Amino acid sequence: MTTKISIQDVTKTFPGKKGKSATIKQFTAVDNINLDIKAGEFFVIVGPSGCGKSTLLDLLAGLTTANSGVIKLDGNPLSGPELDRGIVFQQYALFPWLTALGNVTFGLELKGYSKKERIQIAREYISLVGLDGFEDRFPHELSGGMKQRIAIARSLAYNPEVLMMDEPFAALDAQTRETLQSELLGIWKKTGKTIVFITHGIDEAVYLGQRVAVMTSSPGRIKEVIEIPLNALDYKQDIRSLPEFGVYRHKIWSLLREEVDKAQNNEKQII
Ligand SMILES: Nc1ncnc2c1ncn2[C@@H]1O[C@H](COP(=O)(O)OP(=O)(O)OP(=O)(O)O)[C@@H](O)[C@H]1O
Repeated sequence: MTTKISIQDVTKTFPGKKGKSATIKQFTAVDNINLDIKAGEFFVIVGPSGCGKSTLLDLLAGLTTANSGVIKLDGNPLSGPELDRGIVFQQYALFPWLTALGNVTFGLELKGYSKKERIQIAREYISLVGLDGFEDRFPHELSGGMKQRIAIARSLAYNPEVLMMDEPFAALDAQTRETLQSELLGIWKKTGKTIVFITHGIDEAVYLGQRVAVMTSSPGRIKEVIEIPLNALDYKQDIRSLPEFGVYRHKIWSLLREEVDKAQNNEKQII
């Protein structure tokens, strides 16, 4: 498989703040990250709260720039946000005044499609996320899971090279989350997109990822990348009940546990 995204020696710092009693020094959010994500791969990033997962995704999206290092997409250094990278956030970020169809067609204009083409593409992706017949509903008429499906359809409609997802199912109830996880695997298999998915959920990481990168507590570094062969199985199967699922789950849990403990100890020292 060819490399789709190459992250080389990437560090991101934020400027210090002046507090009441002291000046807080420059803060390193992610530190010397090196990762190669393959074309068509489902790549998951997990890490303790505040370790820099979203910062890393913002860097990939071009929403912020690294202080050092380089990120390449198909061999070309990133220069900012572009339609070659779609992003889905935890909050649905749909326009409340537009219908589901309007939300998905919005922006396709930038790609130079005619109105007829925009509607045709939007219908295709609304169907892909299983919402045929809901095209004319407004966001307030859709459930949380449906809104997130529309957000996924909107990102995919641009036909991005990479779909980036920042805890997209975190706000959903457990049942809807599991349904959407399995549907996302189906969509990934159908479209062959490269997906970079951020989560706090260990089960979600094991279920979805072909590889799972575990980050250290702040400053975020890549602690280990684990290959998970489970998502090659039929996604309609009950993968979570397989003994191997428990083995990978435990491995990631153990790696994360150490980092959460470290983060809590650091917090105690600051207090
Ligand atoms: N714009 C910013 N200015 C200053 N510090 C920031 C900024 N953005 C993020 N940070 C800090 O960088 C660190 C990493 O934040 P980030 O949101 O990337 O972590 P995270 O792993 O996604 O956290 P969570 O899992 O809680 O969402 C945090 O300590 C955060 O406070």
